[in-house]
Amino acid sequence: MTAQAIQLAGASVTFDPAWLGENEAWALFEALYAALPWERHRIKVYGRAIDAPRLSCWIGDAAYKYSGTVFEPHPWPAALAPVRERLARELQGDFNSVLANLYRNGADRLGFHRDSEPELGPEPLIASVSLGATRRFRFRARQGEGTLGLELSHGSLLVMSGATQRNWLHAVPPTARTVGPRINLTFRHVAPR
Ligand SMILES: O=C(O)CCC(=O)C(=O)O
Ligand SMILES: [Fe+2]
Repeated sequence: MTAQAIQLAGASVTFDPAWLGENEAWALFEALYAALPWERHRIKVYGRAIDAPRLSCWIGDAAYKYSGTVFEPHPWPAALAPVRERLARELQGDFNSVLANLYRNGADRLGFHRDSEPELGPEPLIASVSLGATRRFRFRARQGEGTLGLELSHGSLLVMSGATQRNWLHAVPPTARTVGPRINLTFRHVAPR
């Protein structure tokens, strides 16, 4: 499969629904599901600390501030090395960090936000790999009315770059459908402090 451009004003987004093959994607899912030290992060929502409604694991070379909390990253698991290398090659990105999220069921979710921490720079390149259950991903314009939904399928790759974070919010809403677990990996470049 090849990546298609997603038409979104003031954004640069591409989507490849089958970036990883079915079997390769399941092997990665299994390895990460079992091996990552999944944690329930405390995040700030409108200034209030709450338990995130999903499990997460921060992997990388440098400490990272996310939703007002500084996370010490976990080391890279072996299973991620080939993915990191392929992304670096295909996207010319120096990905030194990954935020892994585990959505255990349809109730686990991620509210509208931007990946706009200063450490990511003004126009971050973010490569998002999805494994397991398909979940709907939503974009919402920061100003005006625009919205867009994308089904992030098993093995898909969503790439956000350029002005995307400046002009758009994104979210993974909960669903009432019965869905199995989903792992999402967002590869980023975090500038050292
Ligand atoms: O799970 C997803 O597809 C999105 C993850 C995300 O937006 C994030 O980790 O910042
Ligand atoms: Fe995000």
